[in-house]
Amino acid sequence: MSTRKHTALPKARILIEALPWLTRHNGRTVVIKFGGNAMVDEELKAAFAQDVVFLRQAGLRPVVVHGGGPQISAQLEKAGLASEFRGGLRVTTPEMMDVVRMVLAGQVQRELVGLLNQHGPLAVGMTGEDAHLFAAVKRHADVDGERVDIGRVGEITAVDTGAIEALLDDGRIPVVSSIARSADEADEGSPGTGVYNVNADTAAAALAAALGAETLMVLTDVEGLYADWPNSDDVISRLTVSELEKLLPDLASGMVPKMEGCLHAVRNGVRTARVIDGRVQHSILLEIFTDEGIGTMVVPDEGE
Ligand SMILES: Nc1ncnc2c1ncn2[C@@H]1O[C@H](COP(=O)(O)OP(=O)(O)O)[C@@H](O)[C@H]1O
Ligand SMILES: CC(=O)N[C@@H](CCC(=O)OP(=O)(O)O)C(=O)O
Repeated sequence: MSTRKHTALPKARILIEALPWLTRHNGRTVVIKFGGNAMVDEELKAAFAQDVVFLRQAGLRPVVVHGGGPQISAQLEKAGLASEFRGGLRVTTPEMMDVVRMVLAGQVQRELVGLLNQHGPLAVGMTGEDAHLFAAVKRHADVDGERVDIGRVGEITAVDTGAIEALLDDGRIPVVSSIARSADEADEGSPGTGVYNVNADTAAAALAAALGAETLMVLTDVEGLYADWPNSDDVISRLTVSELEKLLPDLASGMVPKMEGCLHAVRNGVRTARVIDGRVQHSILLEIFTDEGIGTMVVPDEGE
């Protein structure tokens, strides 16, 4: 004989709460940026993979763009190369670019693809070099109003979504590393210099805009955008693009590419951009399928 406590009703309520969200999001594209800081915990990584597969099985079209900043820094250190960031971007020499590419495409992307594919033949990895996904030109850092040369760091100038759309139409989950092929004429025919290191938040935002995604979701290691960081932990739950534009000049470096990316995405047709806590297990499902959501949501201005 076995007995059971009456826990069925709360479970059913959770499923019922998800129903309108399942209907609303059906067939919609969601771009999810998974940051390197959220990837240090094995359980979190496994829960992340479950959530993404859940979205796919629930009828959404998830696309993963991943970072790997801490993993790149660790590998550079092993190679005796010190990491330096200017304006939140890694100063990337051609020698370092090889390491960046090896870590993102050869390690981090492979691991995520492996985790997702534990649930079936779903994930396909690619970098922005594949099928001309991302083209970029050299980007300079802005440090106190000064233009600083930071080496092989790129700014995306064109996105060709053809391969991603084909994978999504085939029911696959694209997993994209934030590397771009160079569109600079000076790089034509010079092997080894034809790629750029792109900040992963920026790459995810550019891809979400080009795909006309419904949602850009940026996972990070804080609850969302704090109103008065680091003095208080009040999270801004919702703000319009105009409100965000006013806040941007006062933001500290880690949040700048994320919030600039959210702004770019929503200004370019993405319906909502959200920054959520990647340290919370199943944060993606909580954000998408529950009424309250978690984290910070950026929405278009009223009437748009
Ligand atoms: N207003 C803010 N709200 C939240 N976090 C902030 C804010 N300003 C700066 N930060 C910092 O930004 C960090 C997130 O950026 P980053 O470390 O680059 O994350 P990731 O590795 O996920 O891309 C937070 O851990 C926090 O230290
Ligand atoms: C130009 C630049 O800074 N590129 C980043 C790319 C990886 C990244 O953005 O990773 P996270 O999302 O984990 O920070 C870097 O080299 O660290």
